[in-house]
Amino acid sequence: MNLEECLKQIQPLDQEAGRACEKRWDSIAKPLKSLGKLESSLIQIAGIQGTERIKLAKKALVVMCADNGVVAEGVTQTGQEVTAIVAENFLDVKSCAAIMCKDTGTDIFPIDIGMATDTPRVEKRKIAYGTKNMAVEPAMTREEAVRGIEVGITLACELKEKGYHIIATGEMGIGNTTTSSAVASVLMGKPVEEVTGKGAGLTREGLERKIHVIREAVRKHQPDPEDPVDVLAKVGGLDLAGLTGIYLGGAACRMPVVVDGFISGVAALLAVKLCPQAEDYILASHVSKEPAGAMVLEEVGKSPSLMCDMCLGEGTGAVAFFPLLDMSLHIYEKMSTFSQIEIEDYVPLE
Ligand SMILES: O=C(O)c1ccc[n+]([C@@H]2O[C@H](COP(=O)([O-])O)[C@@H](O)[C@H]2O)c1
Ligand SMILES: Cc1cc2nc[nH]c2cc1C
Repeated sequence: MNLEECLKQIQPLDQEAGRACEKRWDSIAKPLKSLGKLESSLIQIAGIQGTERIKLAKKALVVMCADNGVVAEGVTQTGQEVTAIVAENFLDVKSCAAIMCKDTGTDIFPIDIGMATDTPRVEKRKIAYGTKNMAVEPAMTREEAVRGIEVGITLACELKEKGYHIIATGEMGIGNTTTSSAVASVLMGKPVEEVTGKGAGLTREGLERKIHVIREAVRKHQPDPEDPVDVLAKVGGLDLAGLTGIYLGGAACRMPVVVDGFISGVAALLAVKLCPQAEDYILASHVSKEPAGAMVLEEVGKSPSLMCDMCLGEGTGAVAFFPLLDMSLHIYEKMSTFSQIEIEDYVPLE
């Protein structure tokens, strides 16, 4: 499915399934709405899956791995070789997200959508060997940005065909908080310094340099805030493109997609700018400690369930939300109703 076809395929949620799920929650013997977002998340998932008989048994984490040419400007603490090392570690359960996936019964799919080097084992769907340095030239062409989005769309649909019920989004890419801050600044019309943080670690001087580099790149390329693909191509990255595609593809083939941290949140913002209806298929998990983490979620129209001061990426926050969803589903499926335990005088309070 190409981007254009995907955008046309995104439909509203199944309201009837959502209402049936809500009715079941309201019949369960506990104070009304007392499981808060655990209830509303399942109501949303029922609307997405088109049935109140929700399934979450098969879970996937997609980790889009890519390098960013802007790293040459000294905007990161580590070199870009770390991207490939961590990407390989996912497959050996030697990264944080991989360990969390093992714990939660989630299958992990690291994808090389744009790493600067080839690795023997990471699945290759490469659009380019890293993006260009946006301080000098646009990060990529418009065509590459669209192809990157389409990698994500295809992957989301493949996961649906393989029987997965929910997708967590993750990324690995040294320099991707620089691209994410640039995209966030343009799409939200916010000053660069308000949406830029230390990423995976920077000194104060390093942060000042990062802000300067982003400001100059935006000034030089003048991305059009009304055209998300233009913004992605000029000052974004291939991991952002791929994740944007996961959100859009997930929406098109009726899969819930969970946002992770700042970078994943910026990709969600790109997706809803391309198709506002996609918002219905997106679930928040935690809120990143990066300064713009909360801002981006708010702009997407999502409120996080977890506040853990995390800013690790890889999908760690999204996967951390899975056990809560599982617990919620167990209660929803197994818990007695008011009538079953013969409580008849309970007056639900709104
Ligand atoms: O997701 C987040 O909120 C987040 C915040 C800060 C850093 N990260 C991770 O750190 C890397 C990017 O940091 P940096 O400093 O290289 O731009 C990238 O691999 C992300 O997964 C992730
Ligand atoms: C070691 C390391 C692991 C990461 N995981 C996500 N971003 C990362 C950045 C670094 C530097």
